[in-house]
Amino acid sequence: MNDTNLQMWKRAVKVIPGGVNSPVRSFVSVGGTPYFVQRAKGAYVYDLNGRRYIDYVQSYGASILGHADSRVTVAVSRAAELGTTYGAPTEGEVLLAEEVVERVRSVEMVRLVSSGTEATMTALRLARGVTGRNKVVKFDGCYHGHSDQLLASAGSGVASLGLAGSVGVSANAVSDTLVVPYNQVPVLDDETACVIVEPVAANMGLIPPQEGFLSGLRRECDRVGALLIFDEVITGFRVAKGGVSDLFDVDADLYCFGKVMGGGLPIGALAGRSEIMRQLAPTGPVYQAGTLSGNPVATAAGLTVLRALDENSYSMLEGRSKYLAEGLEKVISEAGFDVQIHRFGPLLSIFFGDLTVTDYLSAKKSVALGAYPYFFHAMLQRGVALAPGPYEVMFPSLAHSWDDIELSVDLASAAANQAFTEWSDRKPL
Ligand SMILES: Cc1ncc(COP(=O)(O)O)c(C=O)c1O
Ligand SMILES: NCC(=O)CCC(=O)O
Repeated sequence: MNDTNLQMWKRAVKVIPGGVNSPVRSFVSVGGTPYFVQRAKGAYVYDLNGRRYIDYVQSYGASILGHADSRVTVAVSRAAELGTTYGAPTEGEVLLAEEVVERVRSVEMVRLVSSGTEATMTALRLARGVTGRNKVVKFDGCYHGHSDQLLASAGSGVASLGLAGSVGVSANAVSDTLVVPYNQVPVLDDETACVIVEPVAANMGLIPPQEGFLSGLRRECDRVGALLIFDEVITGFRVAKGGVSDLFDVDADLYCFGKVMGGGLPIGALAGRSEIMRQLAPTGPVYQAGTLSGNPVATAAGLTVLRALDENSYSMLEGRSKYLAEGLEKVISEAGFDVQIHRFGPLLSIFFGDLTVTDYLSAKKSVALGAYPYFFHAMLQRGVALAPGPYEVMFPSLAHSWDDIELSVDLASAAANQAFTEWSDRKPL
């Protein structure tokens, strides 16, 4: 068989650990081997065999306009022509920071970095520097990138691979990290530097905050003088123009962004009030740096995306995502599964089983039913790409037309029937 995906996979595993440059891309938790992307446009990716998939991975949320949007590719080419990196400040960095300040109501200053991981890592250092305290509180199943101190009970690939954390992280690195259940407001003490939270959790499937959770965190942080950090690497500029603060009327002290605001190029950002942000070097004593920080090609892409997003974009995404969520829930349950589709705006995820999922413990119980890998493969066979892990969310983009969404639901109907039979028989994957 002339399977170029498989041939590439065989070459990949020889020279790249596990054949992938980020573990979530591997098929370890669903079985089988990955397709290799040759190109992508709009709602679709095309693999090396020339097969087209309706793509709900969308670079794990980095693309909101869809793949290779022409406005973005033009901006990227123009920026690249002028030089790809300088090591000196640029207008693009100022413009992008101004866009973020303008959108997020309690943000006055922005420091650009190159990934979400760098943003959260720096946020913790800054919170410790500002408060003079060490303890960090994170929530079970939330993922904040792969810095040592946050690799405890993390979601995403750490969860899919069934790991508690990571080998290679010293006990000291996580000794100040306290892990508590999502959707419960912890009682803090005056040694707490900060609480970091995904305000809408999207790395243990999609779990929205329950009524009072975010405002409760705000109150508890204020009570003990700790900083509240919203990790909006997934939700930022995706769920609403100004992120979750627009929707819950709760402000954080620091925000972490990434994905959408880089338009598909490497970016991250740390943002907050000036009194806190000024504590970063060179104005303050908290050091942070980066050769490629504020990269001109990434800022050009990010600016183009943010400027392309208006109220209409969010209502379009909402309408299509609602239809998709309701359609998926209907056809998957008609196939025989107990299933709940969780949705928050344009983010959605599939929880099999009838358990109410509100935190990592309940999410794990749903995943343990083992249905997701069957549904994933049945969808992939039909040309619909979901993430190859049960803890990841789906990312419908602005490029997903009504036809794409309707076709996805139709294909999901047949896929769910196949998956139900195979899952009931526990067919080896
Ligand atoms: C909520 C959240 N925070 C942080 C990160 C880390 O971002 P990056 O992969 O860009 O380092 C991710 C995703 O990777 C994420 O989903
Ligand atoms: N929801 C998981 C991610 O966004 C992470 C992507 C990656 O680690 O490649």
